[in-house]
Amino acid sequence: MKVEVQKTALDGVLLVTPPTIFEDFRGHYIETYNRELYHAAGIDVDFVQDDISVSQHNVLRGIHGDGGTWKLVSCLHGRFYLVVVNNDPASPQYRQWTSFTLSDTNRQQVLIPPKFGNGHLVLSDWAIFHYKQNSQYDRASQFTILWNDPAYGLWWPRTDPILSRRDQGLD
Ligand SMILES: Cc1cn([C@H]2C[C@H](O)[C@@H](COP(=O)(O)OP(=O)(O)O[C@H]3O[C@@H](C)C(=O)[C@@H](O)[C@H]3O)O2)c(=O)[nH]c1=O
Repeated sequence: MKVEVQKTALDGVLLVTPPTIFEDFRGHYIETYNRELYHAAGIDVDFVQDDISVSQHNVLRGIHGDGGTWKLVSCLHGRFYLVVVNNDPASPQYRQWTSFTLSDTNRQQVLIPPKFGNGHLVLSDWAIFHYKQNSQYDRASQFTILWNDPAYGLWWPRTDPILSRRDQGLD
């Protein structure tokens, strides 16, 4: 068993295939994290918190991040479009972004380093967004990038997403 790791357009952002993706007449079995195998694949992050958000179709959450948090993102149910943005002014890839479609069919994961923002738009009726992170939640340390901020030029498959006040730039 092995964790497959692929580089992406953004340095440091990795597309990850978990070690076990099993299917039979009962359904599926997926090993979504295994400390030893992920460390062997170079993902030696000390994760301390797991979170899920459950969102309905057309909800767009994000784009959020901070200076110290690694995240390992999975889709537990449904399908969403995930955008990852380099938000490090010192990086040659500052403000570059890439996107992924994560689903309960492809079971892919994305590793997101500190100083990157992430946001996702739900494509299915509803979806469960799951992530592991290596820091405790601290709202005050987070940045927010608006989904339609022209400075980033992000592309989304919908033009009328459901947004929180924060993600509309109101909070
Ligand atoms: C993120 C987070 C929120 N909360 C609380 C705060 C608030 O009362 C409630 C809802 O939080 P928000 O509205 O900020 O949730 P949301 O807008 O979904 O924010 C999240 O966006 C995605 C894209 C991320 O990657 C996360 O890091 C996080 O920033 O949950 C925690 O207790 N712990 C946490 O780690």
